[in-house]
Amino acid sequence: MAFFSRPQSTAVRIARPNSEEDSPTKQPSPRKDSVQRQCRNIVIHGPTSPAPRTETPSVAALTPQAVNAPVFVPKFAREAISPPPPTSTDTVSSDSTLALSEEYYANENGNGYDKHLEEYQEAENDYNQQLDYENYDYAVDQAANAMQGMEFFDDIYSQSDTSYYDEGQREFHANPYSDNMMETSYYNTGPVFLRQPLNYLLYTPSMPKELIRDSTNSLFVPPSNDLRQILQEQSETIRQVAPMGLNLPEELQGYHTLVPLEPTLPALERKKFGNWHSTVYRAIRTSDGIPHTLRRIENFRMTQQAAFGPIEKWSNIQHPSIVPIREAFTTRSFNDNSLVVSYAYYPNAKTLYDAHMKPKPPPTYQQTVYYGRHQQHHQLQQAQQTIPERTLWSYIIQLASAIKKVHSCDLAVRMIDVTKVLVTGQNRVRIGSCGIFDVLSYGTQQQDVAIYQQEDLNKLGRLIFSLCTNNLAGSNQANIQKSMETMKKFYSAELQTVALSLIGKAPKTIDKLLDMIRGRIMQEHDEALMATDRLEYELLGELENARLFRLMCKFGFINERPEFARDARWSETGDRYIIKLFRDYVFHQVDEHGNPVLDLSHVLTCLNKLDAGTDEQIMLVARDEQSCLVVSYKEIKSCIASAFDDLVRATTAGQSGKDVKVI
Ligand SMILES: Nc1ncnc2c1ncn2[C@@H]1O[C@H](COP(=O)(O)OP(=O)(O)OP(=O)(O)O)[C@@H](O)[C@H]1O
Repeated sequence: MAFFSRPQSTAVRIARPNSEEDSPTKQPSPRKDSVQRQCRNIVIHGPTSPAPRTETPSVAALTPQAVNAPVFVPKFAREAISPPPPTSTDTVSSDSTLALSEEYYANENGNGYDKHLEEYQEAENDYNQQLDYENYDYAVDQAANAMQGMEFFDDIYSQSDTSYYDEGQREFHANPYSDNMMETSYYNTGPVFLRQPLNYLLYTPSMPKELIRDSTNSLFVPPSNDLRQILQEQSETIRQVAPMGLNLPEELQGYHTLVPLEPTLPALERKKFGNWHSTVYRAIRTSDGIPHTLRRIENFRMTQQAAFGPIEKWSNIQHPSIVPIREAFTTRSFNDNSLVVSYAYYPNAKTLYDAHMKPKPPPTYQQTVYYGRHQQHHQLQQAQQTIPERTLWSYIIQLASAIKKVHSCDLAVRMIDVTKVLVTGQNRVRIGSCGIFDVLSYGTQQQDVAIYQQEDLNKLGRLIFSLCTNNLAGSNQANIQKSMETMKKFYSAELQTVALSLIGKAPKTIDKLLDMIRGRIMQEHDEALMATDRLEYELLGELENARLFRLMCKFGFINERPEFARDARWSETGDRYIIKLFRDYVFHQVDEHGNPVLDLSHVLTCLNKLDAGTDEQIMLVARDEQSCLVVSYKEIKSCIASAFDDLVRATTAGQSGKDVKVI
């Protein structure tokens, strides 16, 4: 290993030296010869465990001298390429080295060490470590701490006695993208703890599977693949534009690109919103470029500005189950007097009615044939159309929580209906169109808000009946008997009691309802926390993408620029030559037959190591296979950074001294 752990890069000539070697007329060896020697750009180490780091040397810029370092004797290069078996001299200084070589040895010999002995040693080590901490003497160990760096820092940090650290130290957050990250010594006052950051750019640590609820069972988060598809479909929806010829205004009080969210129906078939016709559009807000939902109330003439008062109250309400209101305005852009209220937009949201109750189109011929053959499957499909009780409880809890919020603001929802509650994600519901009734009825004779609040609870009861019975009029007096029978068949007595108590005449309050369903609320709370864990887990998988993409861009900016073609620094004797070779190493791997190797995991591993600037060294082989360089990722990173900086300085903005932010 000695050869590879040398800090300086070294040019190594692979071919056996002979008298003709330096002849300028020498041609590169034909490919068929390459089986005789090390093939170009193969991985020389394989996965290596990074050596324990005891100090952080500063990044050494690769000098031309280093590139032109002395010629090496070929057989060394060959030996160094495969990891050597441990020798007695390897197994010395630290416990960790010992453990590593023991493990290696165990694997090599096949029979391994006595497991019990190993376990005993581990337990002994743990115990000793614990004793060390208990008898910890800060002053004596300070120097050692600086040497041990990260491990010590983490261990001591997790101890209950935190008096060594002030809050400022705890809250320090380093920028992992900073090029100086590896050099950072965190604290400049008080006791110096050299915290050596993990090379966490190298990997995305995964959460233990046991902590993540089985993805198919998660109440709020669909399985990974579905989630990805759902999000992609949402992006696609946002970018869809309206068909031509709808005669929509091009600009509407700071919104543009209107798209109707419902089909245009003949006047007679249109349902009314109270006494008015209404249409819902998606539109982009010019000031922030974000899509919003605009509900337009047609032919509504507003007589007093004060009618917008309730909108202001509503816009202050923030609740996860209420669609937030942005603003409201009147307009004549539709060639009438319209009231428009702007809400948050949830791509591909469906109303509860559309999601659960809307009659499905009759099966196609193929489906009939298929289901005829698969009768059981067909029955299963029908059974699945009944909303699961767990989902219903979730809806009830989310809506009850929203009602509680609204009532506590001295308002009433007045919009609890299967056609106005939106399903915006898996089992996630939000009440839409809030506040409009308050504007529409402003100035007319109003009932006491307490009466509207009673109505809210009554409407919630009716909504539960509708969903349980798949019938909009499920809670009507005439249907109630039949509805109860249906509910008994599919749902628990608890759910029936809640629904009945809500549609009953006895006075009720939202607090009473919440008391009744307390046990279910606790379950829901746990589900919500699990959903957060799942989403965090999903996020981890995507976290690295942006970083690697930025790195690829940086790479793309500097590689193969025609203006560098005649630049000596990029020539074979220049210090930038390693960037070229590294590009070959990452992307142009060939196997021992000279065939291309397209290995994405190799690319990702290399880029991650490059981004982290590790000390690991690799051998870069020239295209003519006549020479090679041994360099660390740290050196390559520094070289790329400096080439990129030069490029930035050469931009017009850079030349005029402006701050250029590229990546
Ligand atoms: N905030 C929103 N985000 C995304 N889509 C929404 C939003 N509000 C409404 N929609 C969608 O707009 C469409 C029309 O809404 P609307 O309230 O008119 O429903 P509807 O089913 O047509 O009701 P009605 O039968 O009373 O007309 C629905 O498909 C609904 O999903």
